[in-house]
Amino acid sequence: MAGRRADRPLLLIAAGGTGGHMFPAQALAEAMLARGWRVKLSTDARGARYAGGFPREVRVEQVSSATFARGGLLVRALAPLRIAGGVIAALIGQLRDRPAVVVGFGGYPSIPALAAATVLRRPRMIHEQNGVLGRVNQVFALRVDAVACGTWPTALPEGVTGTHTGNPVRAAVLERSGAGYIPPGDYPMSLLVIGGSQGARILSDVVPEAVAALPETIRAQLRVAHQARAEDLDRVTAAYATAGIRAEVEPFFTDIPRRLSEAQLVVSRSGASSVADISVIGRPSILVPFAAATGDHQTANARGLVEGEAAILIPEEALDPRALAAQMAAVLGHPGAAQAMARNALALSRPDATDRLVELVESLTERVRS
Ligand SMILES: CC(=O)N[C@H]1[C@@H](OP(=O)(O)OP(=O)(O)OC[C@H]2O[C@@H](n3ccc(=O)[nH]c3=O)[C@H](O)[C@@H]2O)O[C@H](CO)[C@@H](O)[C@@H]1O
Repeated sequence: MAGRRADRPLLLIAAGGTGGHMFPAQALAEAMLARGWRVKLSTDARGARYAGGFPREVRVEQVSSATFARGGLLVRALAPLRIAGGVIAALIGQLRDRPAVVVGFGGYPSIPALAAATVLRRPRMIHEQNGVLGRVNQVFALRVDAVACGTWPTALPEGVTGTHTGNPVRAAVLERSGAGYIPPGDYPMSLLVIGGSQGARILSDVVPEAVAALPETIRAQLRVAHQARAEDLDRVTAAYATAGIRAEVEPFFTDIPRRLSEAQLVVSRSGASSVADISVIGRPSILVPFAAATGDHQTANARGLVEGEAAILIPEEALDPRALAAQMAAVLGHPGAAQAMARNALALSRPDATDRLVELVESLTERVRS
């Protein structure tokens, strides 16, 4: 799409706070810029820290917003004022900029832009990464023109129809989509253990002991890569060493796409991006949802892969070394079953999530024109 700057449609993205909201927002921003749109990002000071990852052409606007869910009495009491201030600024901004579409990716910093777009009746949509709507998306689901779902199925309020777009994944993950899977066998095998972006203590408590309890035929061939919190590194490393198991233990693997593609089995939390990465590359997994996640959304995130026989779910309360060892053996001791899980995971993936989001954004402008 050529044209003078002012002729090009403007996409206003509203997203807040954490990587979970900002990474899919960034993927959409990059794709829309490539299609000749202008893009503006509305976020708060916390979100602005992630804005460095966005292309330089994206204008970043910091808004005033607040949550009622955290903070002391005074902070909560002032929340309505902070939100009202943000909404007024957003109304003025949208009257001036006339965005063609406003897209919210969740998080309370997305409130002002979505509220202003609702008042001004601008084309608007939300993207929810998890299988349960976050608090802000819950409020706006009934007030937007489209609800894009990263996870399928997503629990939606009555009367709301969602579109399954999927969650955008990194280019390095996409490059390995469908990379051939080597089923487990009588040769070196890789087990990858990941606990979201922070690492998960419960996996550090249970996985080393579970690996030690595996039948000797499997254990002797196993190489483990285990992401652990910084404070757990030493004890996890020692636990594997004591059991005579070869393991790399790191606080964060920067080469997860490669490690996923080389894994015979993944043991993981079911954060939205982890599930999307596992599915796009197509690997069997054992998922342990974070029980304290809002609305138990990690259980919902795992549902599609579990029902599609691509993953095994172990709730936190049922996770112990014996139970985990039994499930690991069920995959690593049965190449045919492992291969089928890998195939099912890939079949359920949405490697074209960004394209689907782009289509939805453009369909909104067309709907408004016609
Ligand atoms: C604890 C918590 O509330 N987590 C939430 C947070 O996810 P959180 O950011 O913890 O986890 P996600 O699974 O969404 O993303 C983790 C990402 O980090 C990658 N990775 C992981 C380990 C590693 O060593 N290297 C690496 O690159 C994974 O492959 C994945 O791409 O936001 C998500 C999206 O709203 C939610 O679904 C999660 O429930």
